[in-house]
Amino acid sequence: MASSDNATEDASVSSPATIDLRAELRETHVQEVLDQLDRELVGLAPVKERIRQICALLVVDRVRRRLGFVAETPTLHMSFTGNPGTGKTTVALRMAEILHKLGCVRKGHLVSVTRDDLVGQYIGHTAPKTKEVLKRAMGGVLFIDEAYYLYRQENERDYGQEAIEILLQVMENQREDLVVILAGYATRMDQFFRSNPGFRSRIAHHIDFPDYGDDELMSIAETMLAAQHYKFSPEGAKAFEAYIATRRRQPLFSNARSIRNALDRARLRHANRYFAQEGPVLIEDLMTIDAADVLTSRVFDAEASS
Ligand SMILES: Nc1ncnc2c1ncn2[C@@H]1O[C@H](COP(=O)(O)OP(=O)(O)OP(=O)(O)O)[C@@H](O)[C@H]1O
Repeated sequence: MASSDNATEDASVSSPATIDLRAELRETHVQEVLDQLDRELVGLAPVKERIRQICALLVVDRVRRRLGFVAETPTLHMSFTGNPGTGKTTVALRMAEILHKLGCVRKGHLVSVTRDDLVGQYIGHTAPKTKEVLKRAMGGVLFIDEAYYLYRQENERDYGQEAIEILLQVMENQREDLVVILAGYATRMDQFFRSNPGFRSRIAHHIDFPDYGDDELMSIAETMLAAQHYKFSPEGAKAFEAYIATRRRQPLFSNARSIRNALDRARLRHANRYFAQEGPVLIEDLMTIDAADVLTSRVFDAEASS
């Protein structure tokens, strides 16, 4: 009895009774990455909130490990579900940085792959391909886009199965040095996890990326333009709002990616419009995307002819 009292006293003398978690966060510089994520990605409030929650868990884990309360490496593999262009790759890049700053991985780089990078066409080709990718990704994050293509239910002999087995093994045995993020459409990912429970059980965090609303896509467009020192004229902005409403009803719409592509084409038309014009060009005009640069898009032709 007396000796256990002494042990408690000794512990209180040798270790501080409180920990400043905010100071801990500051020390890792993770807050800077979170701020950058906030700046570079418009909207995505639920995703940003989940990332903050994961950071809180990892900071606490880090402290607890230092204090000797946890010994084993936590599982950090994740799944990012959502439609194309909803920011999954961008968030994965920042996540790799965060994991590095928190000491969860050695290097913090991101290796982004699809089935073709992992699975060979012929017998004996898959294992070396998968292992080569894993070697490149070690110390960082392996991002597997449209991960469900690895598994082909209709073909038992599909080489994808070989890649899956190697991945599962590495996700279990080398999780102190590699974090895997599986990404893709939510429904297909669900099916994939149902057919491959080994994957589901190794995933610690699921994050869902919602589609952007029209207003968010407009803000994304303005942010992307501002980053390149362009802006919309008031008519240009109206035209782009119409573009968004039209484009999102058409096939292969991919959220922010479609916006980036549309702006690239608008800049091309803008440049050519001024080239076609005689005489000097106002600097202000060189920075301004007008209705003419947007309304000449083929997206509106399709609408008119349908
Ligand atoms: N919320 C956002 N704010 C600003 N830009 C964004 C946002 N979401 C995505 N983007 C931009 O859109 C493009 C596509 O994003 P990203 O590649 O991260 O999406 P994804 O979900 O991985 O889609 P995909 O699978 O098609 O690559 C990138 O250029 C990214 O910077």
